[in-house]
Amino acid sequence: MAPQKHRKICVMGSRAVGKSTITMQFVESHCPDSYHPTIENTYQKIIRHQGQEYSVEIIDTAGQDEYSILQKQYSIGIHGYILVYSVTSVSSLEVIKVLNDKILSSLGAETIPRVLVGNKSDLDNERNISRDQGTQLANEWECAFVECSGKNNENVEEVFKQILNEVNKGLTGPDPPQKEGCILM
Ligand SMILES: Nc1nc2c(ncn2[C@@H]2O[C@H](COP(=O)(O)OP(=O)(O)OP(=O)(O)O)[C@@H](O)[C@H]2O)c(=O)[nH]1
Repeated sequence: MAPQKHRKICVMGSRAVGKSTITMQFVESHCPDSYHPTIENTYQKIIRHQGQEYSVEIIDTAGQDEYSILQKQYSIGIHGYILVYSVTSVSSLEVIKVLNDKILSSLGAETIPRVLVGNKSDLDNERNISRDQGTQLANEWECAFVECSGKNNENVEEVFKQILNEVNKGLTGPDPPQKEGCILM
């Protein structure tokens, strides 16, 4: 069997869009009992995807706004980003656009593995961002797009499958060996 691959994924977006809910649904198959703003939580899950075993490390970050500074630990050693907005909140999508720019500029890259996620798809009556708007933005960014409901556990697994696919697309050839030790900056 092919050796296990490690993937470090960062979940980002503005406050209360459902980052923790999506992450906990995926890792622990339940959602938080009540809303507690996150400072930072790291989760680990072993999954099989397309015949390969992955050890997925997921960093659930604190809610960001347009003015938040992108912390170094969210730009170094991250394989891919799950960028979450709420389909009910136009401002949460605006934050994602700013965040996307910050990530790309901090990495000095034109592209990086990302999945754009429109969460709270169950709140159809409160929807302010159409599926088409999300699809269009993801096409522009050349990244994957998923709408999901963390609360109802709809399409949550798809978010994580898509980020693994996006990371794999960006990695040609075998993964570099994983070394212990420090990184010189
Ligand atoms: N209706 C609905 N509510 C959701 C969904 N996902 C999360 N929520 C609710 O939205 C609120 C915020 O959810 P969290 O998962 O804590 O959001 P977060 O983005 O991690 O929040 P911060 O830690 O403040 O950044 C909670 O009350 C959740 O129950 C969803 O898919 N549908």
